[in-house]
Amino acid sequence: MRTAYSVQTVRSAERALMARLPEGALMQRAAAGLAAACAELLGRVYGRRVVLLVGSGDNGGDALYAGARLARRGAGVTAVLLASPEKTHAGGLAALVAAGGRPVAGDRGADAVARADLVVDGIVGIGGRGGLRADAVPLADAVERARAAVVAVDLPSGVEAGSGEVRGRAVRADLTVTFGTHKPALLVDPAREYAGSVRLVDIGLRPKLPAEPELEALQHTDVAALLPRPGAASDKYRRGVVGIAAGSARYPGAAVLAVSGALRGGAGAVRYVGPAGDAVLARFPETLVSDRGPKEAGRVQAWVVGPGAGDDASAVGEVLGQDVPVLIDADGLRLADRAAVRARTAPTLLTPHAGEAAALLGVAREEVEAARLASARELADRYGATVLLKGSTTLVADPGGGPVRVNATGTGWLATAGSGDVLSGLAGSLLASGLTARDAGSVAAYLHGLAGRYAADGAPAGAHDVAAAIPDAWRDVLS
Ligand SMILES: NC(=O)C1=CN([C@@H]2O[C@H](COP(=O)(O)OP(=O)(O)OC[C@H]3O[C@@H](n4cnc5c(N)ncnc54)[C@H](O)[C@@H]3O)[C@@H](O)[C@H]2O)[C@@H](O)CC1
Ligand SMILES: Nc1ncnc2c1ncn2[C@@H]1O[C@H](COP(=O)(O)OP(=O)(O)O)[C@@H](O)[C@H]1O
Ligand SMILES: [K+]
Repeated sequence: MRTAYSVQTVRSAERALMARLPEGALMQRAAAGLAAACAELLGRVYGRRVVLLVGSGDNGGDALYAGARLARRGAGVTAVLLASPEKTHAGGLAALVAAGGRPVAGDRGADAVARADLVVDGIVGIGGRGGLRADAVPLADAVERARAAVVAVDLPSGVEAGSGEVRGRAVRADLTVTFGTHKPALLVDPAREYAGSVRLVDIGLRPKLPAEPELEALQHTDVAALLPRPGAASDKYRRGVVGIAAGSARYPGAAVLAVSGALRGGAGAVRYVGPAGDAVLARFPETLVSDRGPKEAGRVQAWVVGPGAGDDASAVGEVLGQDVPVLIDADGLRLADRAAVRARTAPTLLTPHAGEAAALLGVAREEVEAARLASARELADRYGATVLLKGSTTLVADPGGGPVRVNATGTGWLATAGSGDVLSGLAGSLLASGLTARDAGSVAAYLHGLAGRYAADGAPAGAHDVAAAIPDAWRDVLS
């Protein structure tokens, strides 16, 4: 499991650790890891031009000490100081100068950046608020114009560490070297995109961090442990039956795609109710098709309702009244009565994309995209339901707090019509096989993302290709 902690938690863990260590020891660990990553990126250090962008805090201190290490190995190091030398990290500045590095004032920074092989962004780390300040913006512009590789110290400067929001200008890095633990901004878009690839440097913080993180990102082994596996005593009913109430005369394809995901999600049987039974059977003869409403269709262990449902609210109402886990997607989100969702005692999983989440929250889509973490949490609390917010980084939030799951296995190729229907069927199938809403949502997002990669393999793929690739993703996780 990859985890990320809030700024407040990082700060108190650092205080606890620092109390047991000699002055400056943590910063030396950070700087050593940072310098090693820079050296690796440069290939050869001797004779290379390194430019440090140095803010007045400890983030700048890290950059200066790392710069000193690179200067000792023969790099030409220039430190662009955003503050006066008196307000710059004193120990770091002294170390840099002693190693032969050259400090220059901020207004000379752009020229230095233009000639650099490597830029180290130490403007601001977890101490930042809002986008970059006006005096740092020309440097971010120069970095964008330059051909140099860009390494961010702890975080790309200008992103909101705790939320992943980017409220103004921020530095775009090729690599971010972060210390002690990931910060939420390194896992959640839009900030994640600014970070480039991320390397975590161990500074000994882990034992001081609490058990419960802010964010969790499942890895292969975590998903493998959660995947349902049939045993000798299994039969199709014990494996779970998932009910799909989806599709309409206008959108029969949504039903077919939701079923296609559900058939690959671990349930022992898929029951379909709705007006697209013929289309479903033509494609998937193994489906149990019922011509009755969800109430009379027979027992299921979980329902998926909403994909391609159009304006028919009756199935949504019927499903919400049943005491089994329910996944609500697409049109179902608009049709579901909030009070009815809140009143449920069995788990409910809502799977909106940003536009649907925005409509439910009464804000603009752009606001949800800008504040994904806060939006998922807010929606979970308003509905008293688990929320899976789709997008480039998919988030899964339980109501009442606790760690939010973040999934990054996806690919932009998944942004294709109907791929959300496949996801809802897959997640519903995992719900029916007994996973919690949070596990079903995050495991489904993980497999769906991998399946998207297998299906696309560098070229466009349709939603049905994604569904067909789910078994490859499953095998990959178990291998
Ligand atoms: N506390 C610790 O034990 C450790 C901290 N480390 C480093 O220390 C950093 C935190 O240091 P600080 O608490 O000094 O804070 P930062 O250095 O992250 O930020 C504070 C400085 O940034 C400026 N600033 C704030 N918002 C800004 C904005 N929007 N645009 C431009 N400048 C802005 C402030 O004027 C202040 O000088 C971490 O991110 C990490 O890099 C590491 O050395 C590891 C150990
Ligand atoms: N840029 C992206 N990177 C990764 N995954 C994405 C991206 N854009 C969309 N997706 C994923 O693609 C799927 C699209 O679902 P959705 O928006 O509901 O489409 P539809 O309604 O057509 O089925 C979701 O799983 C979402 O997380
Ligand atoms: K930084």
